[in-house]
Amino acid sequence: MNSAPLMAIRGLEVTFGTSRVVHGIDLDIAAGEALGVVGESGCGKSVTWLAALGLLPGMAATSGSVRFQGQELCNAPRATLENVRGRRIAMIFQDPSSCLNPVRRVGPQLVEAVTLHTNLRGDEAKTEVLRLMELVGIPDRAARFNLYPHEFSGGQSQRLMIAMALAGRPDILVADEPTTALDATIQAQILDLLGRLRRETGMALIFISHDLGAVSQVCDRIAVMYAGRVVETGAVTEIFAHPRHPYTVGLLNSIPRLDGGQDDLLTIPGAVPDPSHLPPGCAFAARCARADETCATAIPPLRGDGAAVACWHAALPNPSLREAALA
Ligand SMILES: Nc1ncnc2c1ncn2[C@@H]1O[C@H](COP(=O)(O)OP(=O)(O)OP(=O)(O)O)[C@@H](O)[C@H]1O
Repeated sequence: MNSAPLMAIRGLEVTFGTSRVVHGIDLDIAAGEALGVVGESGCGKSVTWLAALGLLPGMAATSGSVRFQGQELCNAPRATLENVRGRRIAMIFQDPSSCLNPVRRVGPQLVEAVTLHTNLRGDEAKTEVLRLMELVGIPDRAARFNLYPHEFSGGQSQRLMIAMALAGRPDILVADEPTTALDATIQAQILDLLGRLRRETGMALIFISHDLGAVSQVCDRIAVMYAGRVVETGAVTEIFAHPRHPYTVGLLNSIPRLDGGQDDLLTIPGAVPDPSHLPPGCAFAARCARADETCATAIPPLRGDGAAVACWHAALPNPSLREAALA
């Protein structure tokens, strides 16, 4: 990355009581890029981004650094976080009801979001809401302005939530499993929409999903997470063509292919370890056919520039790095 990143996460750790669930995440987000964060359930995808935005409950302890446009967000004062959230960085979730009040008409709720995050008021705010409804593909928007959330289908509700997230014209949209609850056709439409919005608005997109296939449709780059760590990062095309971490290979083997050229979908044996009882070495070792003594005893660091991998057996541009890292 040539210019300074829009967001730089360094050494981010999250602990709930005695259980550390995020173990030192380092990630850069460039302006306008789409980064997919993938991994099985429980590997720390959501917690990482909730921590970065200061949205975890008080019992969570967060440390490290999250710099957004040079401003530190990790453990920042509430006023700083409230100024950034919604306005500069917005987040959407799987369930639209988390952001839409079921007993209020949607138009006024969107106007409220626009008023909260911009200087627009009155008719100007309403015009902006109608623009946002058009942007996210809500047909007949003037009539729908006065409907209640339950009068919209699942896919349309998802579009409304995206419109609400765009109210502050954010620099980063964090989308946490936004299509998981939708059927395949609607899922494809929402993925298309996110890709188009990213291109049209120039915002960066963080797309969190357990579905590597969905992520590959909208993202330029992927960060694969396992047991609270990033285990591989790289361009989508590179990761699909040359996955280096055995876990990434497992995730790729479990994606159904449209051409049907795959006889069996392979599942990864075993399960994600309990974060409070991680093994001393590589957390994936117990599920990995290539694991040896080193893997069982030493945690592989994430190595590489741009494309990076945390595996003692992954091919490295310079093999002496393995020796150096083990020394
Ligand atoms: N409020 C909480 N209190 C205690 N532990 C939590 C809390 N929230 C999350 N965790 C734990 O943190 C770990 C990471 O959870 P996280 O939700 O980030 O996983 P994920 O990869 O996003 O999974 P999913 O795809 O299921 O959302 C899990 O072990 C989870 O049980």
